Amino acid sequence: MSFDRSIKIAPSILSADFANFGQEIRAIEAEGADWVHVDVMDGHFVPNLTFGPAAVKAFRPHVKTVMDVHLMIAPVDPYIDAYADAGADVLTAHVEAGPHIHRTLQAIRGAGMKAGVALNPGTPAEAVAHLLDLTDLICVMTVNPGFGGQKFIDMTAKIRSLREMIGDRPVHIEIDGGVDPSTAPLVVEAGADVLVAGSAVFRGGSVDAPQVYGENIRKIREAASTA
Ligand SMILES: O=C(CO)[C@@H](O)[C@H](O)COP(=O)(O)O
Repeated sequence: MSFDRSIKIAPSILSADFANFGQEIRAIEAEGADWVHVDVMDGHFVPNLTFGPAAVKAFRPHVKTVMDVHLMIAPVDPYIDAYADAGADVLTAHVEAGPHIHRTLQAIRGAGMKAGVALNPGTPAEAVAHLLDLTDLICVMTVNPGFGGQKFIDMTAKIRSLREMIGDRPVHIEIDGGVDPSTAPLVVEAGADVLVAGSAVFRGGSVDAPQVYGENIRKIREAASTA
């Protein structure tokens, strides 16, 4: 997985048909998704439950692009090897999820994955200032994590601070929550390059009408390109 700052659309399969993940993943990739975003929730760090490592491993053969796994779990460290074995390309842990985030990021890289660190809306950019050489991606949450379809919280000032802190390091800024054609230009203009979108991609489509996913992805990409 090489680094580049072009805009990447990463549909969150939290908004896909839960009875049909293989086909859904193949449909979004065929319709222009750059990455596939997988939201892992534990019912403890966030008030919702989704996928364990066995489910993520079952997604892997369907993902031809980048499998971007976002852990909304605590603790993280006991599960890193399981998600490496499941085939995650990027594994992101929350800075709020435990006291030893350096160890977590080192262990993620040590297991052969790109290491991401996520920040809840209430966590300032400075919380990751000391982690910039240990991380490949900073995920800025623009909703409180746990559910798709929530209203975008404006984090553009935080994104700008992060972009300045990152300088010329090869670190992605990913935005997660409430991304759609109206919010995408704001976050891209502030410095984001990876846009996670769940409801704005899957809304109105299905595996029988995958062209709707394509139209939705194109609308987000076009809006982002106006930034
Ligand atoms: O991590 C999360 C929610 O916690 C996200 O990935 C959502 O799945 C994004 O959904 P939309 O806000 O785009 O509907």
